[in-house]
Amino acid sequence: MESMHTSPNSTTFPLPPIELQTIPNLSDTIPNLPTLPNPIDKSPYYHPDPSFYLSSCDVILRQIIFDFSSSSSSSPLLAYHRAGPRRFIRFDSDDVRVAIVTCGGLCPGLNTVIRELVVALWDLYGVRQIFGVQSGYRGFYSADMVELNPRVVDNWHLRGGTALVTSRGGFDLEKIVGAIEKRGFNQVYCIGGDGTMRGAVKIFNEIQRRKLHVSIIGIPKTVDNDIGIIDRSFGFQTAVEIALQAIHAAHVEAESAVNGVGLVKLMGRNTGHIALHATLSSRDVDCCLIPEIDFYLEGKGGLFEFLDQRLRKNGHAVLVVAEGAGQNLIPRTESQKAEEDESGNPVFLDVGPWLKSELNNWWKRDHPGELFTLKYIDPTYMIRAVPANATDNLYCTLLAHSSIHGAMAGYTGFVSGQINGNYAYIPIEEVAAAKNAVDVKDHKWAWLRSVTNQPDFQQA
Ligand SMILES: Nc1ncnc2c1ncn2[C@@H]1O[C@H](COP(=O)(O)OP(=O)(O)O)[C@@H](O)[C@H]1O
Ligand SMILES: O=P(O)(O)OC[C@H]1O[C@](O)(COP(=O)(O)O)[C@@H](O)[C@@H]1O
Ligand SMILES: [Mg+2]
Repeated sequence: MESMHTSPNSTTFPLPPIELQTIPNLSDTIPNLPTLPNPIDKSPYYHPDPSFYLSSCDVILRQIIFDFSSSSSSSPLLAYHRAGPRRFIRFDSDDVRVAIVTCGGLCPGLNTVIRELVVALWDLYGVRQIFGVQSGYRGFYSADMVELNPRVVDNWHLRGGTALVTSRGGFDLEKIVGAIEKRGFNQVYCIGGDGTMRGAVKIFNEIQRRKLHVSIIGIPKTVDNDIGIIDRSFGFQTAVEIALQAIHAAHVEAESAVNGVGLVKLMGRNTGHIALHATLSSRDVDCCLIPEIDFYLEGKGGLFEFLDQRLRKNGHAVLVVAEGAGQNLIPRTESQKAEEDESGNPVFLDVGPWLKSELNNWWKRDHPGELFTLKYIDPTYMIRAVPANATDNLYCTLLAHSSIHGAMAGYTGFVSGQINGNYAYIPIEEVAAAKNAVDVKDHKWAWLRSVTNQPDFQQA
C-alpha cells in the first residue's frame, strides 16, 4: 500500500472502508413509538454535557491491528455501534416491563449482572416493573415470576450462582413468546452462553415476525470464554484466579513426593482458555492439554516420554488438562457416543480419571518398583460457583448498564460486549454464531510452549 509522508516522524496510511454492523431498532418495525428525552438529563448525579450521549455515528472497530504491507488490508473494516446512553429514548419508563432470565451453566458474576440491571433500570430510568424469570427459558411458561427491586437484589453481587436459578433445555419458542406477549414484557434480557444466544435469536425473530413492541437483549455468559467477537466473557478472570489455587495445590503435592505428578482438570469443553490462562499465570505447569490440540501418550514426542524426562530432571511435574482435551483417545461405547445433555450438547467422558489411570499404568509398566505418586485435583465447579472478583464485578456492571441504555433507546436483537476495551452493541445472530477457540498459531500459545517446553504432539 502506498504511504503518504506528512512529517519526518509520521507516516499516514489510508484506512480501508468501514462496514457498520447495524442493530435493529424497534422504530424500524413499530410505527409511532414515542421519542422522549433521556431521564438521565434530570438525574441529580449526572450532569450530561453534549458529549455525554452517544449516537449511532459512534462506532468501535473490531480489528485494531493492521499490517499495512498486506494487500488484504483493503477489505472493509467491521465496526459496531458504541454502547452507552442515547439522548432520546423510545420507551416511556412507566410502560417498561422487564423480564430477566439466566440460562445454561453457572459463571461468576451472574448475580451481579442481574443486580445491576435492576438497580440501573430503577435508578437511571425510573423503571418499576422488573421481573426475574426462574429456572432458565422454561421458567417463562412453567414458573412464577419474581418481582425485583433494588432492595431485593441489594447484596446479590456478593453471592455466587444465580439467584434466579438456571437450567439447560426447556426451550419452547411458542410458549416463551406466548408468555412474553401474555405477561406484557417489552424488554427481555437473556443472560447465557452460546446456546442461550441461539435461543434469543429465535425469540427475536419470532417477536419481529409478530411485530411486537419488545426488545430482546443478550448478555453473553460463558466461563469457558468460548464466545467470539467480544474481548472476554464476564467471570472468566475469576475462574482463572480460582483455577490457580488448584494448580498451586497440585504443585505442592507433586513437589513433596518422590516422582510426584499433580494433575488438574479444568473446565473447557471446546476451548482451552481457562487452562491456557491459568498455565501462563502459574508458571508451575509442565504441560497444558487443551481441546484445540490432539495429544498422544505413547512413543516419541508423546506425553509419557515428556513426563519421564521432567521427572528425571525435576523430580516432579504438574499437568493441566481441559475437560474437552483427549476426547478422541478415551474409549467410548456406542451409547456414550450418542449421549447429549438437555440442551443437546454432546456429553463428554471424564478426561481426568482416565488420564490418571493411564499415567499410573504407564509408570507401573515402564518403571516397575520405582516410587510414583499422582495426585488428581478436579476443581470443576469450584471455579465457577464463586462470586465475581473485583474486575469481573465492574465488568458485569458496565455490561448491564450498556444493555439498558441500548434497550431504552429502542435497540433490539443485540448483545452488549466489550470490543478492544470499549463497550459495543453487536447483532445477536453474529454473537450466537461466533466461536472463540484458542488460536494455537498465535504468540500466546507459542509463549505457553516456551514456558512449559511441552511437546507439540505433531510427530505421531
Ligand atoms: N439452538 C438452540 N435454539 C434454541 N435454544 C437453544 C439452542 N441451544 C440451546 N438453547 C437453549 O439455551 C439454554 C441454555 O443452553 P446451554 O447450551 O445449556 O447453555 P449456554 O447458553 O450456557 O451455552 C437452554 O435452555 C437451551 O434449551
Ligand atoms: O455440569 P454442567 O452444569 O452441565 O456444566 C458443565 C459445562 O459447562 C461449562 O462450564 C460451559 O459453560 P459455559 O456455557 O459457561 O461456557 C463447561 O466447561 C462444562 O462442560
Ligand atoms: Mg454452551
